[in-house]
Amino acid sequence: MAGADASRSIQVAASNARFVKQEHGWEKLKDMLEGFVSDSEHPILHFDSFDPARRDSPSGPSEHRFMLPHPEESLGSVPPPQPRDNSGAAQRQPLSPSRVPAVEATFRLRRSLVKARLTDTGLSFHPISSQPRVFSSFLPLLGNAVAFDDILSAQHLEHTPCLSVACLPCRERHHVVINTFRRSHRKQCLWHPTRLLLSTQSKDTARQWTEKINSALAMLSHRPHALLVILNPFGGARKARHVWHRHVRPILDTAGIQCTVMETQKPGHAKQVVEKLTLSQANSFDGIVAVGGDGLFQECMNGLLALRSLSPELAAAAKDMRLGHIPAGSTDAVAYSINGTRDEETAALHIALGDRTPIDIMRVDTADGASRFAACVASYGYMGDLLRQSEHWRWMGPFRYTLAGTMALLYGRAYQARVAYLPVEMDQPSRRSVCRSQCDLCTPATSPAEHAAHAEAFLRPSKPPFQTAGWRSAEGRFKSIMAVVMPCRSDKSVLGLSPYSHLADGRIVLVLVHDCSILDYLRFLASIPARGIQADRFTYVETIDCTAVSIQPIGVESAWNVDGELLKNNHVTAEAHQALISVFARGVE
Ligand SMILES: Nc1ncnc2c1ncn2[C@@H]1O[C@H](COP(=O)(O)OP(=O)(O)OP(=O)(O)O)[C@@H](O)[C@H]1O
Repeated sequence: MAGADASRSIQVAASNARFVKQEHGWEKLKDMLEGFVSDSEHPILHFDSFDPARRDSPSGPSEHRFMLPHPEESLGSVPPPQPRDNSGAAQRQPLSPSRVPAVEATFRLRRSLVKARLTDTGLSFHPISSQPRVFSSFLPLLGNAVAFDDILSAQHLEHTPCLSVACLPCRERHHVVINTFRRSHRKQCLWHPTRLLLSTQSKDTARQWTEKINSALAMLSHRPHALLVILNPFGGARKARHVWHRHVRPILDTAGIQCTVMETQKPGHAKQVVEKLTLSQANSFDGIVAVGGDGLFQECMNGLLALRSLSPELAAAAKDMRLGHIPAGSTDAVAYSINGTRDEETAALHIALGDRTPIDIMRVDTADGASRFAACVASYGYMGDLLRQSEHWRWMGPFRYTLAGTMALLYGRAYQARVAYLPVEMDQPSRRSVCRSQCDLCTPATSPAEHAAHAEAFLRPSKPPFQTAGWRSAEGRFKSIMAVVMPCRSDKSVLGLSPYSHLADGRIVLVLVHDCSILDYLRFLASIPARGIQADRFTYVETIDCTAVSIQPIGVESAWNVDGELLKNNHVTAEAHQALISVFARGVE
């Protein structure tokens, strides 16, 4: 807007204010101006005094004026930032106060002038002047503090204000841009990247704060610096490239993470790449990120565990590597179960912030000597038939699962099998607890020696049944047998296939669906989307908590569907390995 227009607008506003004051008094004028400040899209005016106590002062209301306080002026004490209450905090080292001395400065943050304080744990903001209403509206989803743990990076930005009425009196040309995230108020666990703009007139202040924040972030040892990103362009609806370039890469770039990206050329390619990493590569990558579906994640995970079995040096290097899952497949149960949402930006933020959550892995051995690792579920019967059929219809995309599932249901086959399992005793509340961030059941209290022994146990084949005491067995005809390791949440079942499975409690939930009519089986399937598998609702469904299982088919065989991959042999022994790998996640908040 031209300068003459702007000055006219200000004159009009001033004469209106005089009119309101004369007609309705100071209280009305105060309300009007507060409303203006909070409603304006680009508010820049700070009304110096709304303090009624000053009304009777000698200088009186006539002294009231629009002004901007100097950024450096001192305005009382500010509470320190609240420490974040999240999983993974155990790995985070609080920064020493001596390394990041507390500093304070005044900034304009959106609609308010705030006093910001930088301490050893993060930033806190405190409204100055009498604008609590305005202040409370500007950070509704962040609170009045941002911990370093929640900040991706900071940048110093210099700009020349435009000549709009809103910007005319603005003298703040320097900004500290804080790249962080906010939680969605509509959907649980959904995060959005966001920026806080702290504006000041002083170049030195902006530069000093940016440097201090970035040097504090550099001290966070859990943050990844280099990642190997493996992208399956043919997974799900073939949107992995778009997801990566549009939603994920910008977040990782903002956090300053170096990404080495490769696209898979064929099935099994991701596993090959990961298990062939050299020692120096394994040492240089902080993690491997799968951009695709669960199948791609399983490949990366199997490759990582294969790498850990090659040599003690590689095992040591690969043990510290975390896996990330950017959902871009058909089901994305891993990303959904570890993050509580299938959103790709949320998954990227967890990676960029260096979150860590251990997860259980199940080793599955077959009678032909082959083995593989599963993070979600191994199923025999209905789900095996479904996958076997859907593999022929891959060209259909995700719809192939619906069609193959309907066909398998209508055929209504049941399979004879001998089932053995090693049960774990659990009290009723634990059996029915939902796994959340910082879950009590998922923190194994083991000594370092026990942990080291446990960490290598996955290299040995799963224990054959009855080798140790406590095994039990059953024989019968089953529509479906499932060994579930994690809740397996998905769009089709928001609570998860197995809502009471945990991420790292070392437990397999064995689900036995005995032979039943097609209608009963349909009832069982229909109940899964709303509630997951609930054994007490059906007489023909049984759930058993165990640490190992062995399934021996008798007669006509179905197929094993292990995390979306078919096995060649159906005589299976499987064992859970507690907290075997870590993923970039915090669990469900
Ligand atoms: N370039 C490729 N061409 C064909 N198949 C591939 C390629 N890269 C990987 N694959 C295979 O595609 C399979 C499925 O991929 P992915 O898991 O990414 O998607 P999806 O199966 O659609 O999703 P979900 O597993 O979540 O249901 C993987 O098991 C992998 O072996």
